[in-house]
Amino acid sequence: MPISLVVEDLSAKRGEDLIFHDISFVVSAGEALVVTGPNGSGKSTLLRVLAGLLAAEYGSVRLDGISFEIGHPRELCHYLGHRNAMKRELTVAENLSFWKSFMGDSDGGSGIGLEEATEALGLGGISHLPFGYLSAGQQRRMAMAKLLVAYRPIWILDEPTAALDASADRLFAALVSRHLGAGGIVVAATHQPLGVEARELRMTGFAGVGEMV
Ligand SMILES: Nc1ncnc2c1ncn2[C@@H]1O[C@H](COP(=O)(O)OP(=O)(O)OP(=O)(O)O)[C@@H](O)[C@H]1O
Repeated sequence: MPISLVVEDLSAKRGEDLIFHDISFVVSAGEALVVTGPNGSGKSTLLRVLAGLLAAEYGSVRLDGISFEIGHPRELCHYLGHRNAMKRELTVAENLSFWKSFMGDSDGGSGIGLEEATEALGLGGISHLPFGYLSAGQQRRMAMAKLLVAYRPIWILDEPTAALDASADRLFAALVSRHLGAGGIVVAATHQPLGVEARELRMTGFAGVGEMV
């Protein structure tokens, strides 16, 4: 049975404030969900709850259709936040190598090699450079290579295409499309189109209920 990410009656707080409440949706294998809404409406908060980085106030996040034991759905998730989670003074290869061995592969797939991953992002040949030497767009591309070096069926992406140029946008859309084609799941907060067919969850903010459109 293909996997599904099932969210039921989810509410979350930041500090003392309830940011959203009663959000429910299902994203199944091969599907993408785009989370939209104005600044401060709770997109990042929702993604952090899905990725297990922030506790929900109420409600639940679970995975259906997996045939092995997991503690929390985060074990099957890649999370790409606003920051790239790379050490500036280490080379690109050292950063990616760290993530590859630290994360390992979850059941059901395997990550690709470092060089292959950087080639896939159109940046072959510069993995010997310190990450901090790269331009903002190159850094974002390299952070995306992390999605490829360790296998996770679920990609949780916060503003993935910020700083990307048009050609990187297309590369990224192709990666997402391939991931979905292989039965993966993508949930992305973005102000720009993802470049693939996706359902939309529009966050309204001020403790509003997210609305599927
Ligand atoms: N650590 C925190 N403590 C208190 N409030 C916070 C914290 N982090 C975020 N918030 C508040 O939670 C609300 C939702 O923030 P969030 O980052 O989820 O919004 P967003 O929709 O992702 O915004 P953007 O489009 O600007 O990235 C905002 O009002 C923000 O000020």
